[in-house]
Amino acid sequence: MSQRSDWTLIHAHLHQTLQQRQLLAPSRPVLVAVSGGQDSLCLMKLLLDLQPKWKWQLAIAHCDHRWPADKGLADHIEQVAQSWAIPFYLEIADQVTTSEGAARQWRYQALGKIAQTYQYQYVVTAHTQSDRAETVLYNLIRGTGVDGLQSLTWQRPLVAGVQLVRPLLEVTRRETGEFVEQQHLPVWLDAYNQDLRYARNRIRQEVLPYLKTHFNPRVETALGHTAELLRADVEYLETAARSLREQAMGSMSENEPTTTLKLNRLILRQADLALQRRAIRQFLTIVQPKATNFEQIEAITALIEAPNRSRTSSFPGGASAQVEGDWIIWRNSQGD
Ligand SMILES: Nc1ncnc2c1ncn2[C@@H]1O[C@H](COP(=O)(O)OP(=O)(O)OP(=O)(O)O)[C@@H](O)[C@H]1O
Repeated sequence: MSQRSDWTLIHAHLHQTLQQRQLLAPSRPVLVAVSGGQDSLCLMKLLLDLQPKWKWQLAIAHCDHRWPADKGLADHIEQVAQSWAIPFYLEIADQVTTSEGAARQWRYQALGKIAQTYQYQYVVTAHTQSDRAETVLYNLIRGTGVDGLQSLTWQRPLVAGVQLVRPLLEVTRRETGEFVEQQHLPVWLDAYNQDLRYARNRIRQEVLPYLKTHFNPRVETALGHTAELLRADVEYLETAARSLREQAMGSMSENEPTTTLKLNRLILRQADLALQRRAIRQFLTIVQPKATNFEQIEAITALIEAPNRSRTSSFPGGASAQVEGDWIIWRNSQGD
C-alpha cells in the first residue's frame, strides 16, 4: 500500500491472517482463482494492495465452464487483469457439465494444471466465512459426518508442489460486498447464485438469514468456529486411525496388489468405534476405486464382531469382505 488512506479494516484483517497463519510466503508467485464474482475480485484487489509489503508475483487464473450464462465472462476478467497489469491464465472446459460437483472437480484440476505449468507455488481462492457456514450446514444435512463439517480449510495440497490457500475464511460476504462497492470493482453478476433450485443457494438465501434473524446474528462466525474446532479433531482422529489401519493390515502397504487385502479383527477390536470406522474407511479408499459410503463402512465394521464366514453383500464391481477366523478378507470379485 502506497497510501495509508487506502488501508481499510479488511486490509488489516487479511494482512494479520496471512502473518499469523503463514499462508503465503513473501516474494513467491501466487495464482489467484478469479470467478468474476465479488469475493474473488475483492481478494484480488486486497492482495494487489498488500503486494508492496509481501512482494508476491501475482497472477489471475480463470476456468471457463462454457456455461451459456458465462458468455463474455472470461474476456471481462482478462480485461480486469490487463487493467491491473498482471498475467492472466485461462482454462476452457472440453466438456460442458451441469453437475456442480463435476464442475468443481474440473476447476480444481484446471487450477492445479495452470499452477504446475507456470510454476506457481500457491493457488488462492476467495472462499469466505459465509461459504464456510453454508458448507457446514449443507454437509450436515447431507450426513457427511465430522469430516464434511470441517471441509473448507485454510490450506491443503492441491497437486504436487502446489498449495491451495483460502485466506478469506474469516471475512464475511457482506464485507466483500461493501469492499467491492467502495472500490468500484467490476463484479460480474452470476445469475446462477439467484437460482433457488440449487440447495446451496437456498441455504444462502433462506436458511442462513432465518438463523441470523431468529437464533444468532453471528451464526456465520459460530459455524466457522465449529469448522475450525472440528478440523483439529479430525486431523487427530485420522492420524490415530491411520496407525490402527496399518497395524490391522499387518505388513501390507498401500502399494501392494489389491486382490486379497485383509484386516486383523483382534487389533481392530481393541480400538473404539470412532477409530474402527475411520480405519475401515481408509482401508476402503485403498482397496476400491469408487467413493466410499456410510453403508459400506458399517457393513465391514459389523464384521469385526461377526461369526466366522460372515460376509458383506457385494460392493460395486462384485467385491466383498468376509470373515475368516481372525481376519476380514477383502475380495475384489467372486472367485479372486
Ligand atoms: N470459474 C472459476 N474460475 C476461477 N476460480 C473460480 C471459479 N469459480 C470459483 N472460483 C474460485 O473458487 C472460489 C469459491 O467459489 P464457489 O463457491 O463458486 O466455488 P465452489 O468450489 O463451488 O465452492 P465450494 O468448494 O465451497 O463448494 C471463488 O471465490 C474463486 O476464488
